[in-house]
Amino acid sequence: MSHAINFFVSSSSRSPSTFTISRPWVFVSTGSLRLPVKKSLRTLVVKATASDLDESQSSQVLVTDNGSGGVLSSATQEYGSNNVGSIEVDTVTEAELKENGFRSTRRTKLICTIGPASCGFEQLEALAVEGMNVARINMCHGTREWHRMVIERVRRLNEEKGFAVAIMMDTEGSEIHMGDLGGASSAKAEDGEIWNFTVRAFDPPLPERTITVNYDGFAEDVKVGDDLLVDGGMVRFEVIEKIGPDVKCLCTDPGLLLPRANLTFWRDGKLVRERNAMLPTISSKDWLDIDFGIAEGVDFIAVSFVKSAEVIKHLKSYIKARARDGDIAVIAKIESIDSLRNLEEIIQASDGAMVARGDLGAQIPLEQVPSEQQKIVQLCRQLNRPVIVASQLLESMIEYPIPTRAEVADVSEAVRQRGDALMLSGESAMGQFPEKALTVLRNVSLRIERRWREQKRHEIIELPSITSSFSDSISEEICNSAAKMANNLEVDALFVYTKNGHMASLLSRCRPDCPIFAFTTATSVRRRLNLQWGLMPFRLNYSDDMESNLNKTFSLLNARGMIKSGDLIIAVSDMLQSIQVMNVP
Ligand SMILES: Nc1ncnc2c1ncn2[C@@H]1O[C@H](COP(=O)(O)OP(=O)(O)OP(=O)(O)O)[C@@H](O)[C@H]1O
Ligand SMILES: CC(=O)C(=O)O
Ligand SMILES: [K+]
Ligand SMILES: [Mg+2]
Repeated sequence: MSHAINFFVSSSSRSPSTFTISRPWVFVSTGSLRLPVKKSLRTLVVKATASDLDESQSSQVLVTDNGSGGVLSSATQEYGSNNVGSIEVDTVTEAELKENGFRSTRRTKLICTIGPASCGFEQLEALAVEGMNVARINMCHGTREWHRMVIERVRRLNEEKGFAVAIMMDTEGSEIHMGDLGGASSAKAEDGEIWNFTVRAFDPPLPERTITVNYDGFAEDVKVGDDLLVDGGMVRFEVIEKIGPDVKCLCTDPGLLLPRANLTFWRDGKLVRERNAMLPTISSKDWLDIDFGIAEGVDFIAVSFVKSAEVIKHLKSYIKARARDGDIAVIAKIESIDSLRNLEEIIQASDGAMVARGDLGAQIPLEQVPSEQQKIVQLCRQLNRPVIVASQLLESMIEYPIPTRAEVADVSEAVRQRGDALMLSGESAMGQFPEKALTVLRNVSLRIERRWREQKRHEIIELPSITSSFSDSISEEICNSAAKMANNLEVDALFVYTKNGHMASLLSRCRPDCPIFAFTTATSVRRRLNLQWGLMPFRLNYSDDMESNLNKTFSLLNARGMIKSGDLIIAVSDMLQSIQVMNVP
């Protein structure tokens, strides 16, 4: 049985679109409702229709705002219901669907930073099995050859083993940081020691107690008496003397120095933003890395230390002109005071954002980080941009096989905020327990999501309209309504047929109770949708004919045991503006 609500739109500037829907989803008009939309000439006509499962052939009248009707013509029927073709879904999703039924699949997405502890093919496979949706490579570390090897391995894993792990490249950015410690994995700074921070270049090994600094203006910008903080205070020094390019510093808080650790300096309790505030967000080295990312076909580029929306816009147009299919998503990393100042326009300009709590916590008081996180997560949701919560989620698991209770509480809070994705950094890049850390993220996510279902706690939040064009508004309204219906009717899944992924993200934005099966024709769109909350991306060839698409999908999913007869679903698509409610035949 099926029911549908169709939205037919006409305007003086547009000819009515036509399509056919035939058995078993025959729509017989039961009434119509006129909604004036804004103060324009355009009027949305909503026709509520109910199905009639008799053998009659399709017939439908298109109602327009001036009352003139048009008979729908036949759409091309690319796929018959017998033509099952194939559907691509990753092995993890498939197994999850089969084992747990689809209501209990994980909604929160998981990202792992890949480093020496996780770059082996088997290690990557273990992470993929454990639920890694996106692999992140950080261009701060390692060589391009090393990153290329990781990308190749992930792609091979996807091809050979049926995963759909996306790749995110993270730029180095040109904020001040230390060099690579002459190849050492770490160095210990003790209380009272004098270290030399210098902009001079050395061939390894470095002289004892020497730290190279990437920023040429460093020695000029700092003043005697300044505090120099490594990684936001993990190690602290005081500047005691400046000699040409060398800055002598006294260690006042001892600790472990890690390669390329971030450096900030503070004067009278305030972060110093001198000429370093003028450093370009994307350095010349970053541009080369970006060219590398485009050539390798990464799915996301995360931009470090974004200050304004302009840099995001610039990068997006650069990618558009160069990327093969122009579809690398740009993620703005929110990790500086400047990015907080221009938050809304930065998020608006980008395809997603990351709450990069590591560096953010080195620029603003730590106690302010949680509220900024909440604000960013909320804003991204409102503006319909995926958001990642990153850094120190399970920091202690770099060394220990279980997390602290406080870390579990922090992860829980990020899941509760319904951020799209959680990210591991050092835990998976160089920690001792990458897989165990990922398991913790997965279990905590599943646990909280299950509680929502048990308590039938719908996510009710007022989502402002985000669209400027009329046809986008219709998509948005359809998705909002479909998600609400899905909650109220307790359906098993939402199906969305979307070529560019937009309708899928609009549904994800509503954070419905049931999972969202997103069917898309492009592999690259499918991988990108992997970052978004609640979306289960499938790749499927489909036509403009929704009936045949649904038939095809049902038989393919059914054949693989991913749905069963009687399951209740709601389907929407960006080809036919309708909401259909039906049981799987
Ligand atoms: N490709 C790599 N090669 C070697 N070590 C790596 C690599 N990627 C990450 N690491 C290690 O893992 C740690 C955490 O990784 P992460 O990506 O969070 O970097 P980060 O240096 O803290 O900076 P960012 O602010 O860019 O995230 C790093 O400090 C580094 O020691
Ligand atoms: C992820 C990152 O860049 C940070 O937390 O600083
Ligand atoms: K980075
Ligand atoms: Mg950072």
